[in-house]
Amino acid sequence: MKARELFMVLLLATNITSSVAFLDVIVALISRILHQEGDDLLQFNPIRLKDDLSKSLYGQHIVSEVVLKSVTSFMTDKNPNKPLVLSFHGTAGTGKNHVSKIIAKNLYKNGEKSTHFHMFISQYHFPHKEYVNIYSALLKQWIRGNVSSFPRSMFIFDEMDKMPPQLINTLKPFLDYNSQVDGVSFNKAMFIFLSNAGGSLIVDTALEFWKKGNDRNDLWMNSNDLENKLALHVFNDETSGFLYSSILDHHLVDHYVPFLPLELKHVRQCVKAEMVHLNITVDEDLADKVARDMVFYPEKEKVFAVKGCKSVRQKLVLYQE
Ligand SMILES: Nc1ncnc2c1ncn2[C@@H]1O[C@H](COP(=O)(O)OP(=O)(O)OP(=O)(O)O)[C@@H](O)[C@H]1O
Repeated sequence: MKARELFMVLLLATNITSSVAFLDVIVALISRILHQEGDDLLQFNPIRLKDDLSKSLYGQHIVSEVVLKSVTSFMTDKNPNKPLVLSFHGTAGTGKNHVSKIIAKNLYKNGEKSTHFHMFISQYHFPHKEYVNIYSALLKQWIRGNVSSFPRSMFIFDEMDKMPPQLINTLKPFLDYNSQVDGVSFNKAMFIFLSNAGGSLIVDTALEFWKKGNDRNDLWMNSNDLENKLALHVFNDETSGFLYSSILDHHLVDHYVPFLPLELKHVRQCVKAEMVHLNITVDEDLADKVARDMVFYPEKEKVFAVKGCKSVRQKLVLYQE
């Protein structure tokens, strides 16, 4: 059984009891079951991560650079002084989940299927606002239990902007410098937040760059103060759970990573990757046709794919004989 299924069992248990002590026992039991499956941590190899990023991530030179440097420095440090905390931002289908899985593949033998890879999707795992206290208690126990059994655990929070601020604040003690919660150190754990928050700011910056005729590859974290603006934008967004959380005030996020909107040539690369995946002979003309069939914006310039590389496989199968 996978970690996320066991977490769902735990959520169900909250319907039966609201006793945190009892839930603690269940978490401890579940952690034991999970960790019986063994340690599948790989010997970290930065060359392999670099290779994976350059071969299977398209149009995201900023992401490649930041992820490679930050993950390498973190994984090769025997005594990190804080957990690695990355916040991925960008519009749909630009590769946020994809990159999390590439990192997992480089950390664990079983990649995203490893029992040490924990993925939470806000609206799926924490759907009811009225249960936020219980979710908070569970999440705390879950993170503490798993990191105490396996320090190099990885936690991904998808739709982070839709997470209630109280739940985001639950994470705070785990993200800090030399944090210890009930005697457990979190310095070797990795936390990655995924969200569409700040997506419009990234698109506006990329579009402005494009309109000036600049090369996309010259756009960096510090171009137009992109990373700082992104952090401010994300935490001032009225619709985002980040707004009322105290993670920003405490500077606990190591990097705000902008995922640029994808252009036609990147979508074409995604179609070709899907052809390989589906065991279809790679056909440049067909890849071009499928990519052009996606919707692009803005209305006039049609530079960026609305859904990025999402649904590319579904489009491709429509063209098959
Ligand atoms: N930059 C990219 N390079 C290569 N493949 C990509 C890229 N972006 C997306 N893809 C492909 O598209 C699929 C969907 O992308 P992914 O789930 O990573 O998007 P996302 O940014 O997490 O979107 P959302 O915000 O909607 O969750 C991936 O599984 C991957 O196959």
